[in-house]
Amino acid sequence: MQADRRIAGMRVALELAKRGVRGANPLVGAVIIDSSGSILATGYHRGAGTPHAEADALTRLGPIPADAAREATMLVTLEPCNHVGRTGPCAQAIIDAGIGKVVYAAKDEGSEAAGGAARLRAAGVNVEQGLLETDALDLNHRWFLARAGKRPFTTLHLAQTLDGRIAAADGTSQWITSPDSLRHAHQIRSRVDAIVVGTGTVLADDPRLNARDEHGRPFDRQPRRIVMGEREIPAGAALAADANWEQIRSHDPRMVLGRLHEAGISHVLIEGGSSIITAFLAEDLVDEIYLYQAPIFLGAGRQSIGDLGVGTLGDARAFRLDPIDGESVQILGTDTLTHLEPIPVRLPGRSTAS
Ligand SMILES: NC(=O)C1=CN([C@@H]2O[C@H](COP(=O)(O)OP(=O)(O)OC[C@H]3O[C@@H](n4cnc5c(N)ncnc54)[C@H](OP(=O)(O)O)[C@@H]3O)[C@@H](O)[C@H]2O)C=CC1
Ligand SMILES: Nc1c(N[C@@H]2O[C@H](COP(=O)(O)O)[C@@H](O)[C@H]2O)[nH]c(=O)[nH]c1=O
Repeated sequence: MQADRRIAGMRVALELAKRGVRGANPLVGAVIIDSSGSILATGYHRGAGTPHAEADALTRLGPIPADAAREATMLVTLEPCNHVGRTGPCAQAIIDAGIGKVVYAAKDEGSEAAGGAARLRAAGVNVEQGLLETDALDLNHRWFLARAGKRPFTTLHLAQTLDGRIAAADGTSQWITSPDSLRHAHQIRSRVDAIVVGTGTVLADDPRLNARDEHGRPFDRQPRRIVMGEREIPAGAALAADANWEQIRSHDPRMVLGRLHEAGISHVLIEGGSSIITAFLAEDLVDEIYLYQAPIFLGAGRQSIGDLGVGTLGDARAFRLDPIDGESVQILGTDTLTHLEPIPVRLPGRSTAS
């Protein structure tokens, strides 16, 4: 088969991967082609707890004759997994389907899911790695970085005015953003494993920090509520309504993320306030941002971001539009939502992801 047919197939897999959402799991796409390079089936991973891309593509392929399966190639953007998590091992599913060849773009090193390629080879499947690897690393560059750092993937929520303020001079901040923005913010809350806020926000707002629908009803899946800081939280605080919360008496974002990782938390939402957001940004511990911008000025009040130690323009914390999870820029009621991710950096021990 011509190499350009495989490259074209892998490009389709990369595009499919972008239909998913990142967080606990990376974005992954898969395409099954026949010996002439025609696409037989496609799949992608839709987010934590849903089938992996390979399993999705195999389901769509359905049963095919054994010789056709042997002639087929699975093109997948990440090494097929080798473990039973919330779904079964993809390497075994590919073996069971009788697929003759697997080409994957990026290795899945250093995770409990690694070893899929070895398992496939041991079962006689022809395996190749590296096709469009740079694109595949770029797609999940922050997810790989988070995993290498043994910490959860982090999403920053920032709901601010046009002049970058998250509360007025008198401390009022509910609500800066529109009901549509709040609805979106609650969807994100329902996606994550934990929400982190500082003691300042708890003492100022007494937030509930649960994930609710537009009628105020809690979703089935609720994040754990984490408060960072030393000050005592009042016994009657709204977020302490049930046991699914914890105070971590630390000012060190890396230590807090390490603790959460050890507790099995894979995706964290940083909600605020200003001091907490600044601390995570200063340490390059923000993997994506949902920036909700309301069309109002306050002229005074709490700035969303404090001192990041940036003295000159060249040292600015640089982000780019994130094409994942819908349009990078959306209108939500009267607000603008911008989805951003950090500019990629070279990953230690890997090919460049930029
Ligand atoms: N518009 C929006 O989306 C949001 C707005 N807000 C608003 O933000 C305001 C609160 O912001 P802010 O006062 O900064 O409060 P924060 O919620 O950021 O909490 C700050 C406190 O957290 C503790 N802390 C833990 N780690 C650190 C660290 N690395 N650096 C500094 N402090 C740390 C300290 O408390 P300790 O002394 O206890 O250790 C500190 O006083 C409120 O007005 C609230 O309404 C808040 C969230 C979202
Ligand atoms: N003010 C503000 C936000 N503030 C965040 O919402 C928290 C209140 O959560 P809850 O009590 O669960 O409704 C508050 O403490 C802060 O973390 N969020 C936004 O999307 N838009 C806004 O304008």
